[in-house]
Amino acid sequence: MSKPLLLVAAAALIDADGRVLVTRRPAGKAHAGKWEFPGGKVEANETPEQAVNRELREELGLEPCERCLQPFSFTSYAYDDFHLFMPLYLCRQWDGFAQPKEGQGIKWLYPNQITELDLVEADIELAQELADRLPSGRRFAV
Ligand SMILES: Nc1nc2c([nH]c(=O)n2[C@@H]2O[C@H](COP(=O)(O)OP(=O)(O)OP(=O)(O)O)[C@@H](O)[C@H]2O)c(=O)[nH]1
Repeated sequence: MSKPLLLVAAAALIDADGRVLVTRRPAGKAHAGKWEFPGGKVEANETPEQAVNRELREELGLEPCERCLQPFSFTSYAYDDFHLFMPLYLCRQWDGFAQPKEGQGIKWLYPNQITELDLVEADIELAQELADRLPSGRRFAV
């Protein structure tokens, strides 16, 4: 029997220092305690970009810039109960400071640190791709 296809959209927010925001799924949700990129399910009346921006507002209190979402990669991943299709965007511009609005943990980490986290399964390869394609660590000696 084929599994339902779930369209989710997520973003790697990158700060001026090259760190990326990751969030930890709160208790009570599927994959609780695992780390992922902010985002969520794409609703019937919206584009993936609108979904990312809505989720960034709802989950983190950020006001992103819709045109600033840059396609980076995607995952097409078979979980036991559904098949996930998830584009991952890069975003370097937004208004506000990230605050966990839904009980989730949040961390700003360099891409090579994200690969060390206990990530949701579908994000393991995406995190490796970020580490391979984005600079990691401080760019300037202190
Ligand atoms: N937001 C987000 N979800 C991801 C990522 N990777 C990944 O496998 N997922 C999965 O995509 C599914 C949908 O995410 P979601 O956050 O909107 O859904 P949810 O389970 O919280 O449901 P709900 O918002 O209806 O309560 C979840 O099963 C989640 O584990 C990711 O990087 N970001």
